[in-house]
Amino acid sequence: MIKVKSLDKYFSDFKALDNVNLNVQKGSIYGLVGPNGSGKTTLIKHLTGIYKQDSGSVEILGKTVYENIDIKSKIGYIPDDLYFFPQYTIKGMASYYKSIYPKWNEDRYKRIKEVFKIDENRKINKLSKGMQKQVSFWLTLSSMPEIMILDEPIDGLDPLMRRKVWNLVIEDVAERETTVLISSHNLKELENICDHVGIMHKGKMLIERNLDDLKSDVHKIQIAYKNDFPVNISKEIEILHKEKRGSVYLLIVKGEREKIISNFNKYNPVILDVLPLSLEEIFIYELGGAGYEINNVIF
Ligand SMILES: Nc1ncnc2c1ncn2[C@@H]1O[C@H](COP(=O)(O)OP(=O)(O)OP(=O)(O)O)[C@@H](O)[C@H]1O
Repeated sequence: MIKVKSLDKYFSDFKALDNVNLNVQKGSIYGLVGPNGSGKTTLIKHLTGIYKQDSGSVEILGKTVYENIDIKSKIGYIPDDLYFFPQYTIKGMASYYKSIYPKWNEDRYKRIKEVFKIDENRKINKLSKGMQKQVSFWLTLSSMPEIMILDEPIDGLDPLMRRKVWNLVIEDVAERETTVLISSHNLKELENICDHVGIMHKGKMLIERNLDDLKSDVHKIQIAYKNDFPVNISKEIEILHKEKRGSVYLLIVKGEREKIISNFNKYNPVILDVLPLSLEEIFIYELGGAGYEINNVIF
């Protein structure tokens, strides 16, 4: 559905995107994550046809996005910095959307109005930041996009609104197999709704994987031995992080769960717990492996 190959983008002589590949399947909810300045918004601006790449390709539904009005009309884009015409009311903006999105759905517009409960005669620029985000979801979902690209979509929304918005997105994916790409720093919420994640770092795509596979590949282990920690074990398994808390070691280990357990068991531990890692923890440790400064990050 969305396919980016070997994408490079320069701003003067600064390389903002470096050989980026991205693949999003139809009906998938894809979380694009990465530290500040890693290139997420720049990549998104290529997916929405705002930027033209210096090299590589950016395709949606098998077609180049840049200067392709037909493809752009299938994309619902909520940018980080929202823009509405000055002086427009919600109703006026809805009429404009209706004129440019051929699949505009009036019933849906009325139904979502009941979710957000904002007077459609109000001027959008006079609404609060969070309310403007709600309006943006309202209009985007009513235009029945095949692809939704959301850059920091829940920024500024209160916790209840965030739930409502996620429910609307999940419902849309379930009903219409919409393809969704979301960039967000809220990894806890992304973890609940995404099936795939791409982690960016310094303009590169560090990892792109199914979230369940990613989670089954990194583990948090609490372990204690009667005697010293068996140092040789690091030759057998990949330890990303190790720290001592009292007599117990906390380790972050990469690899197959069963293989890791059997390796640790060879040295007869008195405690061995294998715990799941959150997306936030995976993010931090994977970036740590890529040279990102993760010292002083305590869990
Ligand atoms: N128009 C531009 N001109 C020059 N440099 C730019 C421009 N847009 C982005 N950059 C640079 O490209 C890099 C990536 O920026 P981008 O906004 O894509 O990051 P991001 O991952 O979205 O960050 P954040 O999480 O902080 O929003 C940054 O170093 C930024 O300064």
